[in-house]
Amino acid sequence: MTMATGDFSAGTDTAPPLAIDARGLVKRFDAATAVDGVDLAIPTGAIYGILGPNGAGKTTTLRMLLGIIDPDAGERMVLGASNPQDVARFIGYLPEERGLYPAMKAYEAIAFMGALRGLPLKQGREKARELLESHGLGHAVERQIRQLSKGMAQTVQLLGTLVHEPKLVVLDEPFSGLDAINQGKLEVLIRGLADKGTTVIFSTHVIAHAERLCEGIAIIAGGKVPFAGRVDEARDRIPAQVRLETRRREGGWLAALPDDARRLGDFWTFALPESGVEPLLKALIEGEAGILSLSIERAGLHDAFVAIAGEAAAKDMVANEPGDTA
Ligand SMILES: Nc1ncnc2c1ncn2[C@@H]1O[C@H](COP(=O)(O)OP(=O)(O)OP(=O)(O)O)[C@@H](O)[C@H]1O
Repeated sequence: MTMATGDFSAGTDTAPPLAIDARGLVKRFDAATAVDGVDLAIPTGAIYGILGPNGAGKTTTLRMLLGIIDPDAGERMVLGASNPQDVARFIGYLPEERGLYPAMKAYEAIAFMGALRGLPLKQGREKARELLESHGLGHAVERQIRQLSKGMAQTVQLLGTLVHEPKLVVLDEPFSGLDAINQGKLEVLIRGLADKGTTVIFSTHVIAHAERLCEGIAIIAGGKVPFAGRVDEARDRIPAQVRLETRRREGGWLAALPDDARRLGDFWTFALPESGVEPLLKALIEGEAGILSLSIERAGLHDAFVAIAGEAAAKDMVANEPGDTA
């Protein structure tokens, strides 16, 4: 299998084919380059996050993957097809701009969206009722969209994205506009899709959603992708921090602490040495430092994002804001 940036199935010959294999995608609008050479390799069945600040190029990238717009340069294979339009009926897409016909009943709206992706209307209506029931909106089946709350309408649109049982679901900022409870429900729904083998790609500027949900992420800033790969790998770009508390404050063991060690109250903190913590532990024990506690804390994805994409890109990102309505 050929490898592209961010292919985190490297080393396994039995890995399923990639759901998305995009190379060198470029999109220009007038003089501005919105997407500037993006490679993405997204395994089948993954939950994959596209993380970036406003204007980074997330939507433009997704729209190229969906075949809504064509790249000026580069290639994309989507579910094995070089033209995404050929596999449109296997794809579900929730655009960033939400909107349904206000006069339609909820179940009709879902069936209509399914029909646009090739699902016969009769089947779509039946499935729509089931979906609404199973997502706690049984009471809203016959209600017009204009009679629903914003959160309910958004759920209806999401169900319309799923009604034809797509193999690939692309969600553009799906958490925006949802309250904390509905954000939690959406996380459960996304996990459920992945459990059934559906590939889910979503864009977000809220890092916590990606950190909780995704196996793989692409960090995008200024139209470029400085990182694509496993969330773990991104976090490992920053050394873990050691936090050490000792009974004795002085002693020869202090010499064993790394140069960057700083005392914060009762604790020492420093980056985990490349040699690991064992040689240090040995020195602390031999020097009778009296270890009271020692913990190793891996960097969070937000810190990794800052290290990879820079402070400027990170300033528009949200570390964790369950009630985010941006
Ligand atoms: N149709 C268009 N015509 C001109 N410029 C565009 C068009 N679509 C996007 N752009 C520009 O391309 C850049 C990337 O936009 P894009 O919508 O892809 O970013 P994004 O990461 O999705 O941001 P946001 O979260 O704010 O939607 C921006 O500078 C935007 O103004």
